Amino acid sequence: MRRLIILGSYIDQEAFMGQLRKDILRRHGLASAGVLLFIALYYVGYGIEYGRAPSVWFYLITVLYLVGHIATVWFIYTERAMEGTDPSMTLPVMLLVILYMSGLMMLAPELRSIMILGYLNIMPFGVFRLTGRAFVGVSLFTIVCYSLVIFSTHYSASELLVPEFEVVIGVALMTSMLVYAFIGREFFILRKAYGEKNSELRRALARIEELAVTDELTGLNNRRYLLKTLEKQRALSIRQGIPFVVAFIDIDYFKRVNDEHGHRIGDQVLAELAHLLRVSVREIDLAARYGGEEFVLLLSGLNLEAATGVLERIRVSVENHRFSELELEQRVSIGVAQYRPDEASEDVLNRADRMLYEAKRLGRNRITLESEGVV
Ligand SMILES: Nc1nc2c(ncn2[C@@H]2O[C@H](COP(=O)(O)OP(=O)(O)OP(=O)(O)O)[C@@H](O)[C@H]2O)c(=O)[nH]1
Repeated sequence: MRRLIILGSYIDQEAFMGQLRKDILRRHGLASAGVLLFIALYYVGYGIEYGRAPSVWFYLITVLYLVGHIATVWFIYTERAMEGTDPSMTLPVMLLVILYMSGLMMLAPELRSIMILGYLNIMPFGVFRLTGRAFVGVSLFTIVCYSLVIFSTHYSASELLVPEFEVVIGVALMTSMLVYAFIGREFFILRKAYGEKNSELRRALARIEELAVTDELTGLNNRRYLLKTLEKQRALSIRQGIPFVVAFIDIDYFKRVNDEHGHRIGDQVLAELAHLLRVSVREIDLAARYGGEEFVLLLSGLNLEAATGVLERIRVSVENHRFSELELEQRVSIGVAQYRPDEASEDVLNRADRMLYEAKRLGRNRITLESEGVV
């Protein structure tokens, strides 16, 4: 019988998180670049003698803003933010930028009509992350901050306030914020629907993945999963020197069960044997259906001698078990091989398989271990 070895692929969770972190940090870089532009504008205003000289307050709020933004980036970089509900820290950064822009407008009221664009620039960042409610909240927060700017300007540079003009700007800002809040809410609804579809797909994919590695009749893992696990076990053995043993288990004269009692009873026997195997091994071991009436056990951390004790118990428990409603007696033959450093996974499987044929040849209902002489 020719056996096809298919090794499964692994989803690289670390690479996915790394990419996500990179995307988030890129967006923060963009936001910072926008803020730097307004800081530059402040200096330009001062340079052309239109704005005011950077004061202690200017340096203070700039340092506070930078510390706040660097802290959030550090949170993202160290993946602490990933544990929370807002891994991109969008809301705190938006509030921080709005506060900072408001501060700049208070310190240089002459530049207010340009700085106000900072409010508008930051809003699109929320489209990707904020809930509809948070978006409305940010819009209201912006309007309150701008009102404080006007209030402060009234005391610091009232000559710059032209009531009719302020009303027009105020209405334009409010309208823009309302539009953003509306768009943000629409995006949130879309993202929610998309997220739900995504979770549905992920659940379906997990189910498909489970089915792809599960044997339908016995509920044990199938050959595909066994081969994947064998590869991992092999890596552990090579890197950490953990030994492991492979055992092929085959029901003796199983064809007779089918011939004499039909396939339904044959299926019941297979399912009951699978259950016996599953409960006989530890969590770190694996019981899999290799195909037909052949099963494979991967016994981790054991050498041939220790594995023989486990397998002998299994052989005896099969002997003592009465299978199906017909209370049939069954026997199994077992071929065992221990993994040798640096050999391929197929090699240890093939050697255990050869030992199984040896057990059959020697009269069945027995365990055959590989020994230097036999292999
Ligand atoms: N009921 C049932 N039978 C199966 C299934 N898969 C394989 N078989 C049967 O298992 C039997 C295997 O028979 P053989 O390979 O001749 O081996 P055997 O009769 O067990 O004899 P030895 O292995 O030499 O002791 C065949 O009759 C297959 O039809 C299954 O899923 N359900």
